[in-house]
Amino acid sequence: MTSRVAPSTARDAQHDAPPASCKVVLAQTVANSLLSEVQGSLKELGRSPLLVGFLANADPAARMYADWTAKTCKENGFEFQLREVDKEDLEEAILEANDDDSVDGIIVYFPVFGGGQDQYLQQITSVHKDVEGLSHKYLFNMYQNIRYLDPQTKAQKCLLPCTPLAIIKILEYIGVYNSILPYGNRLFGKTITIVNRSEIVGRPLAALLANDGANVYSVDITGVQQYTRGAGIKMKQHQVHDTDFNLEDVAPNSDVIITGVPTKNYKFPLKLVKDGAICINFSSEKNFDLAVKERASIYVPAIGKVTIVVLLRNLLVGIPSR
Ligand SMILES: NC(=O)C1=CN([C@@H]2O[C@H](COP(=O)(O)OP(=O)(O)OC[C@H]3O[C@@H](n4cnc5c(N)ncnc54)[C@H](O)[C@@H]3O)[C@@H](O)[C@H]2O)C=CC1
Ligand SMILES: Nc1nc(=O)c2c([nH]1)NC[C@@H]1CN(c3ccc(C(=O)N[C@@H](CCC(=O)O)C(=O)O)cc3)C=[N+]21
Repeated sequence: MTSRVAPSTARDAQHDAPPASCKVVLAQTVANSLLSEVQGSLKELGRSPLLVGFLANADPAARMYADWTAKTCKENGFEFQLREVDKEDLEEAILEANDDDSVDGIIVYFPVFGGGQDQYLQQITSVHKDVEGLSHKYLFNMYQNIRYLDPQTKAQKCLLPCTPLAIIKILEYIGVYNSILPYGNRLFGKTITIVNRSEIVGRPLAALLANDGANVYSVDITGVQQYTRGAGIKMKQHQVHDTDFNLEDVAPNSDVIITGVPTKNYKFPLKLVKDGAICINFSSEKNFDLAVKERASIYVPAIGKVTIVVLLRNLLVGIPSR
């Protein structure tokens, strides 16, 4: 039997080829489809907006992210300035950029001090220059499902937090959002587990997906919460409940599993991945072993490139208010 198979095919089957049916979707593919939209808006604007990034830590993931931001800006007609400052000088530097009319957008790479002090720093960036969508006003409006900064005039759209929005764009791209359902209900029927409940990604993401109709299990080191609009998604916005569930209870029932654990050794237990589930990792660490391809229908190993394009999109969307 084997003698009939061409040598290269036999080798592929043994070593290289993933088990046939898992589709790996790379962030770049999704990023490219969003970039064409961004290019259109940039053309309309008719100038090259300036994004300023503040780096005040030695975190390699932050440095890498800053480098990618620089590269993506350069390739797409945006100006980017990386300002490396001491932690102690960061507050003054942000305030100065807030007042500088030549600066269109500001991003501060975290963590800086960690904890509450970082949340303070996050909030001193002017809401009009916040491109990450993490200003309190934007977060409040997101959790409350308010879409405009001024709901009367509807002149200025609220931004959504970058990384959660990047994940939504990926879910749209791979067809988890069902476009036959009305806007706002397109995740009805989907069960999604998110392993991470940070204030910048996991918690806002759980809220957004539940607002769109999903049944969401939000997992962190303290336990599992459920975010849902209830049976028949009759509620207008999501509610949150603490549960007694463990990861073992919720993951095997999930159509989508999203991981963001910032630990090198952490691997999501593959036996908890439902056959044909969709697996997405946003951590800078590889939270899924490659063998995930033996169970998942779609695997997205990283999302950073999409996040950066969403950042540029947020920069453009925010310009009318400046
Ligand atoms: N691709 C992108 O665009 C972005 C990627 N990241 C990356 O995502 C990762 C997470 O970042 P943050 O949310 O800021 O981190 P964080 O440290 O603020 O939050 C980590 C979360 O994971 C949970 N967690 C940790 N270990 C766990 C375990 N064993 N089981 C269950 N839950 C566990 C924690 O309880 C917490 O909710 C990092 O690797 C970061 O570099 C962050 C922002 C954007
Ligand atoms: N204010 C702020 N916002 C951030 O969003 C932020 C930050 N600070 N500090 C640092 C972390 C880190 N971060 C990552 C970006 C991309 C990947 C990533 O996965 N990038 C590649 C993977 C590269 C590889 O192959 O290893 C990709 O998606 O293609 C990971 C991590 C954003 N961060």
